Amino acid sequence: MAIAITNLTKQFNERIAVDHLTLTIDQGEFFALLGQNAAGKTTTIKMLSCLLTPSSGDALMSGDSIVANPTAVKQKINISPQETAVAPNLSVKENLEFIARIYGGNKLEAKHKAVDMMTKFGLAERAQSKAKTLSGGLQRRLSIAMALISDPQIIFLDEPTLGLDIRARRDLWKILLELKGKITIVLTTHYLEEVEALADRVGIMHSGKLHALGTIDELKENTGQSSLEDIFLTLTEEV
Ligand SMILES: Nc1ncnc2c1ncn2[C@@H]1O[C@H](COP(=O)(O)OP(=O)(O)OP(=O)(O)O)[C@@H](O)[C@H]1O
Repeated sequence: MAIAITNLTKQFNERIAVDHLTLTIDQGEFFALLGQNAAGKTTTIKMLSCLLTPSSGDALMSGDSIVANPTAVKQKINISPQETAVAPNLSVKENLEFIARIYGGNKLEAKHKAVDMMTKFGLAERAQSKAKTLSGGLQRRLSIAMALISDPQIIFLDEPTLGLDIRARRDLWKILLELKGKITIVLTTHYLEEVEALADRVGIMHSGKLHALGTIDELKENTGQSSLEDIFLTLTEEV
């Protein structure tokens, strides 16, 4: 089991953003977390990646607790956050080498890792370009390459294709499909076709709670709906 979440809760003053979330995600699974705006997806990801402390509850990431042992957790995971994490004035190569060095690589190792990532992510031609001069799609690719350069066991992708055009989105899907099965991936997105194309399993959050969980086929069967969009609308209807 890669992720075991138990009663994870985050309260901001009066507002409960994540409400006793319990969920397990398998090793190598591609898991999509869906939900309307303010459902609690980003807050969940921030707690799981130790950027936010839970109000209560816990999660084990490959066996280590985000509450008791965040230092160990941080070595196993990485995140490509919603707000892009690239340093705009560093080149593509420098951004990658910088992160590789932070994770303990020496200069030569960092160089090799950066070259490897640039090749895998189709960024080699832009190695010397400042990150701010890249298109949105390439910046997002760089952000994901930076998250992967530490060889995490688990990666969180918060709306990785937000604002990308159709081609850039499809290009990114190809990269994500190549990662499938090799690493545990937790993705949040508002694009349901992205979920159909990529995810093994889907969790639908609403008001901080998990309203549904399963494969797309299971959700179709359980709700009697034939499209993921109809499933989503049914499960997030205000009661
Ligand atoms: N730092 C904060 N302080 C106060 N409230 C917060 C904070 N961060 C999030 N919230 C609130 O928690 C709730 C859940 O927010 P969250 O960003 O997790 O939702 P989301 O599902 O990721 O939404 P979106 O799809 O819009 O990104 C929202 O009501 C939000 O306003």
